[in-house]
Amino acid sequence: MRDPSADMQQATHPRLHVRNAHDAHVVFEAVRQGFLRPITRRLDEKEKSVLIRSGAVFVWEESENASGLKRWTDGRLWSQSRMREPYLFYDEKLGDEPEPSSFQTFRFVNGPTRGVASSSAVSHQERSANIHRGLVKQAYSAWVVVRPNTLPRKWHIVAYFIHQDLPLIPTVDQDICLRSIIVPNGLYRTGKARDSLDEEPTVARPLSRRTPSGPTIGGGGPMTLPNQDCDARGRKNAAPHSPTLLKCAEFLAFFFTIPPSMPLLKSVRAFPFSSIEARMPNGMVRDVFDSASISRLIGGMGVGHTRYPTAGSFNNAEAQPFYVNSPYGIVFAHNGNLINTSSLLQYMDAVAHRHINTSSDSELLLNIFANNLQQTGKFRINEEDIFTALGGMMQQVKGAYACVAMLAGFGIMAFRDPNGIRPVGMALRKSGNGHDYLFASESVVADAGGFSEWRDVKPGEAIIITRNGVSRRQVAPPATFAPDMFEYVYFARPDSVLDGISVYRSRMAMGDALADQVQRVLAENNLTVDVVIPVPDTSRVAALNLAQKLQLPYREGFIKNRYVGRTFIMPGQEMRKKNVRRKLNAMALEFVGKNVLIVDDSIVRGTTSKEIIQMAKDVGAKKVIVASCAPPIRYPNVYGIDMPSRRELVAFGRDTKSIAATIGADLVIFQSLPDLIESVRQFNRDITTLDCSVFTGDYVTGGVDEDYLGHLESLREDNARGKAMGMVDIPPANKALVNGINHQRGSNDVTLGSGAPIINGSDHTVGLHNSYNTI
Ligand SMILES: O=P(O)(O)OC[C@H]1O[C@H](OP(=O)(O)OP(=O)(O)O)[C@H](O)[C@@H]1O
Ligand SMILES: NC(=O)CC[C@H](N)C(=O)O
Repeated sequence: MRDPSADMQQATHPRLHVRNAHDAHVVFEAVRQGFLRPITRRLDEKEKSVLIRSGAVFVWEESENASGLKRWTDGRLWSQSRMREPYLFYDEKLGDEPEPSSFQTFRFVNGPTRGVASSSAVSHQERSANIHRGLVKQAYSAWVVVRPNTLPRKWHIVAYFIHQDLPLIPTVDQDICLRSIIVPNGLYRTGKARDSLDEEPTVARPLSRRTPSGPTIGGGGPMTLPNQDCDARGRKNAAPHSPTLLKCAEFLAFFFTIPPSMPLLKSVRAFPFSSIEARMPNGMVRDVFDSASISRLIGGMGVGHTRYPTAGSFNNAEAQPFYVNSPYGIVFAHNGNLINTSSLLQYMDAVAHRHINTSSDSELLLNIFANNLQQTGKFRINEEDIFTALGGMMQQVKGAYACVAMLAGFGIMAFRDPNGIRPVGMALRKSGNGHDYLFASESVVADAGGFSEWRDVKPGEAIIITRNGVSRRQVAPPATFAPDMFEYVYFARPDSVLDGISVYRSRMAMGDALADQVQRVLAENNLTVDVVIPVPDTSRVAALNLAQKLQLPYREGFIKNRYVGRTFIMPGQEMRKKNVRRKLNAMALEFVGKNVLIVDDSIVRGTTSKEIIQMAKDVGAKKVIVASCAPPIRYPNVYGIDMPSRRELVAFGRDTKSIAATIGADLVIFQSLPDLIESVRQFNRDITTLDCSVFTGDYVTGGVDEDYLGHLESLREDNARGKAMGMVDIPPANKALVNGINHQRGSNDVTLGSGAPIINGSDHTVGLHNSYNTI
């Protein structure tokens, strides 16, 4: 038999004292966020008799549709309304009380009599000649701006109470859920409460003679909830900016100020209202975030990440930020690469008893941190506990990691490995009486978001931002500071300043230094060049300086297709090769009959040089000389740049002559390492070391030996990755890899393998770069 109570509506809140407009807005916001339910159809007689009682609160949307609610009906008889800002009050007619005359006398009081913030209901009580014994109804309405180009909706709140009961009814502050709700400024605009209630046809009948059940009007449906596009201070909501800023960087975390009127959450337990919203599909930032998808990302803090996989697979399950629910709820984004993952996995298994579900080193790193935090055993933690957990983590973990994290209801943080290999910094901007904060992998993000006072996180340092302010701590013992040289050569945006060094200026200096080298080698080889041509985009800055210094014409002989991204970071040699051709077009006029000097920032696998040299020759270049701003790259990068296999490097086991022959150049000229280092260091002498391991084979963290490199190659060279991506046939024997973890790891510490199968419904095509990559 069908349970008749199954379809019964419930009060939006069973017991709540709404004191003022703010309280009403908090309840509206809880409804909007889906934590409380609105009333969507007219109350039937049973609902009226059960639900209308002291403390009950109802939210409903006014609608002209037949299925919606036009006005509020509770079947009771009410006095005329009294306005006690911002609510209208109605006393229930008990049948034995005269209607108060319009010459009513009021009791004047010196101030609120309750030990809580002033309340319209208390004021109503104090201004009435007699304390009303029966039920009192209060009503308020507000317009809700749903989204641009849509009509505002009118939301109503109706609350019932009995004066005697009022002091016992919890307020919004006393409600464990509602007290953490943040109401975006300007989202709710006061409407006239009178409209829909006063028009209600009140039938004069005594309480004891209620009408029998009538037909229910309308079936109703879930209330359409508006989007929030303002943050707590009335600016645009924080989260929608993040995709724009993410286009500039690897990761970011932001923390926007929240009005002091909101209670500070001292506990970091994840209340229902500090729930974490996520959007993490595969693809370009501009494609995966449309306005609809980001409008539900609300709140004052968040973490974003654009993944460039350097460990594990391209599985959707490895998309960042990662989340663990215990302790407290942590969201985590990582740039870099760990090198002792094997022993860390054993530790997770045998000691921490935490399951790592993917082959991502970042998931592992997060769990090490979470486990350390868990060990505090505390119900509430503070900054000290976090510093301790991070300090412990830095002892356990080896490799490169620049990270941002968010603790639900608590704040955001950033930290950097003890060698500071990968970059991360912090910026702020003024906001009312406080500041908004941002952590990002590159300073350009701060510029784009209107933040200033960029400050790099120091190696081994952790910074935590909460509503209490900013706390910093050196959590790891001092180690050699060695930022990755490749950030300056290729990776970072030229308009970023990393560790006090302008990437743009360093690239200019690389061009200057390379000019001297070119002049010398050309003379040695009895060669002259007619024109300098950059390989867009990265090398342009250096090439222009080189041309100016050598007083040679500079021509943009290759035009870049702006819809094809960076080829070097594409996964798979076929994809990279195809896209070089798609990306660059040689203009014959600039090449024909000339000795051209093509300047590139680096030659890694030689994919680009090989293709463009052929293109230059195809359009009639006489001689093609290639100059590289970086020395020959002969060693893998194990710190977060995806060149894990020596065999794939064109300079591995080759001298300059043989490199030239392999890529088809008449001559290749490389920058010397001392010149490259000087090009960067001259802008910040405090940096004594740069990680140049790809040129030298010296790895600043230690722990990288021949065994490690050999194993890394077997896991992550293109062929192995191709298998993981379904691009290469996997021998049946190897298909036994389960759970995203590569069980073939040996006892050596290695970067997590990519031999993982594609799980969790991830794409077999990698949408990381652009739509061309699947063609
Ligand atoms: O020798 P390779 O393995 O080809 O790698 C080096 C090339 O890759 C990069 O270009 P990319 O297309 O990634 O980006 P860019 O537009 O920033 O120069 C880099 O600028 C070199 O041209
Ligand atoms: N740099 C990144 O975007 C992510 C690095 C991390 N090692 C991963 O492969 O997920």
